[in-house]
Amino acid sequence: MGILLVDGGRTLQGQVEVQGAKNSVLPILAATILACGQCVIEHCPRLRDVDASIQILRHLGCSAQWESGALVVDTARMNGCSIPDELMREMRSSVIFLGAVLARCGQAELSYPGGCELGPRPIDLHLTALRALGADIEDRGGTLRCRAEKLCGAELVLSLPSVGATENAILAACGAEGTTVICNAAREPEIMDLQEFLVKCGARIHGAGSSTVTVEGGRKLHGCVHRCIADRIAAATLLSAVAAAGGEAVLTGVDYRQLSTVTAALSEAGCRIRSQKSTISIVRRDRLHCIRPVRTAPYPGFPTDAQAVLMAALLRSEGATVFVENIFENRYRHVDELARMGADIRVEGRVAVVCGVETLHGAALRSTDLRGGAALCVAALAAQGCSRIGELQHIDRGYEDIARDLRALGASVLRVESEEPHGEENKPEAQAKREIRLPV
Ligand SMILES: CC(=O)N[C@H]1[C@@H](OP(=O)(O)OP(=O)(O)OC[C@H]2O[C@@H](n3ccc(=O)[nH]c3=O)[C@H](O)[C@@H]2O)O[C@H](CO)[C@@H](O)[C@@H]1O
Ligand SMILES: C=C(OP(=O)(O)O)C(=O)O
Repeated sequence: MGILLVDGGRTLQGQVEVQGAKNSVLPILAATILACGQCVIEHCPRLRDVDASIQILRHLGCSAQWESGALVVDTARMNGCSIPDELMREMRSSVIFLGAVLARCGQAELSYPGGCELGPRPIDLHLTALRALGADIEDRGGTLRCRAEKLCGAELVLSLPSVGATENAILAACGAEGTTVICNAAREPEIMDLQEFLVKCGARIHGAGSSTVTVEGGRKLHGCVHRCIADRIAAATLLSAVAAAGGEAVLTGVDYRQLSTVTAALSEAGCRIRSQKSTISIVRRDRLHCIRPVRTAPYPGFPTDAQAVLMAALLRSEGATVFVENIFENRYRHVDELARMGADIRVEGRVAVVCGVETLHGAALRSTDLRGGAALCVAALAAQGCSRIGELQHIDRGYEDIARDLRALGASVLRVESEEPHGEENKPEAQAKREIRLPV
């Protein structure tokens, strides 16, 4: 596994087209199972989690390959309904295959999903929804055995608007006889994208984007060509990078309305943001200042996935900003790493207080999770000197090529594959060897 070398302290300038959305394409790849045919997924980001989805699809007997930049999936010859533990553990979204496999095969066998460690991430709401549609689910020592001779539409009331449970319920409901109404559904744009994909495949669904989603199930679906929406969290990361380092940038191919809470926070901190339908431009000249408390919430609230990168952008701001993480219990694991660069952040439970400092310095850092890793990149751009960021497997789950995108903005970021034996990569001579290759 490689490391990222970031030479901080220079302002940014440039333009980037935002990658396709991880959280959109992953449920869509699970949904291809319902299409029983060929689906062409355009603007599909090349990520570790997408690779994991491809492996799952292939394990189930489907084909999936890259053709001219698109991912072409054919699920006509699917011949399996169980997913091994090692594939399930690769990512959180492996659990979304449950609803799709159950709807297509009437049975499914899999274990609990992996994904970022952000505190407990139960799947009780997923299972409750599937049971309400008629699935019989048994947990045998961590293996879920699911059967449903027939799924029947029902009214499902989610006790909280879980993104994954909403997606699983939609997929299972497509295979159920009759109408399913999902109340208190998550309203994330990625659920609208899933609906759009399924409707192109012939499904009857409406309401995604609101808290009531209605699925008229039992229809035979077919393949389609679909272009995934842009990744609003990757966009938030790039905006935060410019906010941290200063300079100006234009992001293209992104729907600014999906980023309104993030851009509002950056504007409040002193960035100048201009948005058109599919572009967002940002200018940051002067030192940022503290902002009102940032409270994460389900969409359309401030996204928990953008909490770490916004925090990184504010490390050198004037004054103190309070963050309240309301979605996950343990989503401040990046804080200790940021402290290595000189950041002043105090955490108590779900609250973190960022007291802006005058300067940050480069340091040897480890990604703790996907967005925590991205936050280290953002902070490193605002730090004096070189930072080394390791444990990139986390960042690779959700960013196509963060070094490429930051370089497009003029940042000095280089990915090198580790040549030194494990444990020796941080020694001064290994560091010097790598620093020589830093672009200037
Ligand atoms: C692949 C994907 O799309 N991941 C996103 C999805 O994750 P994910 O779908 O896992 O997130 P959920 O919306 O389900 O989780 C929100 C909250 O509900 C709780 N919960 C969830 C399900 C359940 O059965 N029981 C339960 O208690 C979770 O522990 C968490 O506290 O939404 C999160 C919240 O916006 C994002 O951070 C993730 O990037
Ligand atoms: C937490 C995230 O992803 P996942 O739900 O796939 O772990 C994320 O995208 O920030």
